[in-house]
Amino acid sequence: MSTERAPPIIDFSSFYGEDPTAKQSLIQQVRSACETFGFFQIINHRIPESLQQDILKQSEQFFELPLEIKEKYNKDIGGFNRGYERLRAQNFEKKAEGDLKEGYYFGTHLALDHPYVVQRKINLGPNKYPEDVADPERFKMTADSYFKAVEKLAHDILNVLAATLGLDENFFQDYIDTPIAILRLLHYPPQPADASPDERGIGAHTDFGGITILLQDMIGGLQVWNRDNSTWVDVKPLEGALVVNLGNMMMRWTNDRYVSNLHRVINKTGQERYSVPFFFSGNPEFVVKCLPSCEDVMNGAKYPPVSVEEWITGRYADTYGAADDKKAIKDLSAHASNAYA
Ligand SMILES: O=C(O)CCC(=O)C(=O)O
Ligand SMILES: [Fe+2]
Repeated sequence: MSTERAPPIIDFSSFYGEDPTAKQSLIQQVRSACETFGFFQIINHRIPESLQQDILKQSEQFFELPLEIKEKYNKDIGGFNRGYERLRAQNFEKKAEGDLKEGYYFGTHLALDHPYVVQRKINLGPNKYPEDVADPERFKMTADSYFKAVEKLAHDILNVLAATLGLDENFFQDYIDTPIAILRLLHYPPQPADASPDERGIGAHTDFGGITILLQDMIGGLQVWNRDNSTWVDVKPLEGALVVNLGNMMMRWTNDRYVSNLHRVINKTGQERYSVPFFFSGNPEFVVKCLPSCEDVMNGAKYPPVSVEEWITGRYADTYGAADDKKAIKDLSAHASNAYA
């Protein structure tokens, strides 16, 4: 049983350094975080703070636009899951009203004649960029640079995860090629003082891909479930840090050894909150099959192999994973009456 009260803050600099002892310590810290919270924060990664600030600033400029302008970029227009998602469009906990946030989706940018686009692989296609922001060129450049930087960081984190699982450092080579990956700009308006206790910025859910790397501003409101004492704990904003968490695909891949944990956002601060999650799900044709180091000695693998595309398509069909998460939420409530306090 873990005695940790919050996801750890892990210094990533030793990944880029030459000290093998420090690298081993990093691997150990990441392994332990994956087995307990399935969440950690990293500092001293290679995404410059200036780029983090720029993407948050551009995001703010987009969301300030009038609704009818934002709707021009609605992700229901043109396909590929790119563009604007209006306020309350998602409803993870199936409350009376949807989640109090709006978003803008980018992904791996592929031309219309790319074979994966021709084959209609889920979420793969061209990006959509707004023309109505103050500086559209700058907006596009910032979104593209951040996407590239966070994708590279995902590769580095997967490299460390391979080490935590006793796998070859190139294990994820085919997985990371031409990946299904989504970058979301998110805006959470403050919830009014007299808001219903049911109000959520984003209701409790688990992410369904491989890994998520989240940039959050300094406002706060993100919480993760502590499975040991059945309470919600804050994932406190830390300047320059990025939050990393594992998705359902990684939990399945590791035969449930690593945790894909419930989390939610409630913005009671009275201020606008912005965050930028990046969801890395991997190459659509890659087959996710129980890792050799995770097979149970007696019972082998719990789950049959599944391709990334099948998995992601299935999770979307469960309405953003709501079916499984509903059950997890019910289990949580049975453990703790204050689960949603
Ligand atoms: O905005 C956040 O802090 C969390 C967002 C999140 O969990 C998600 O988009 O899946
Ligand atoms: Fe999430």
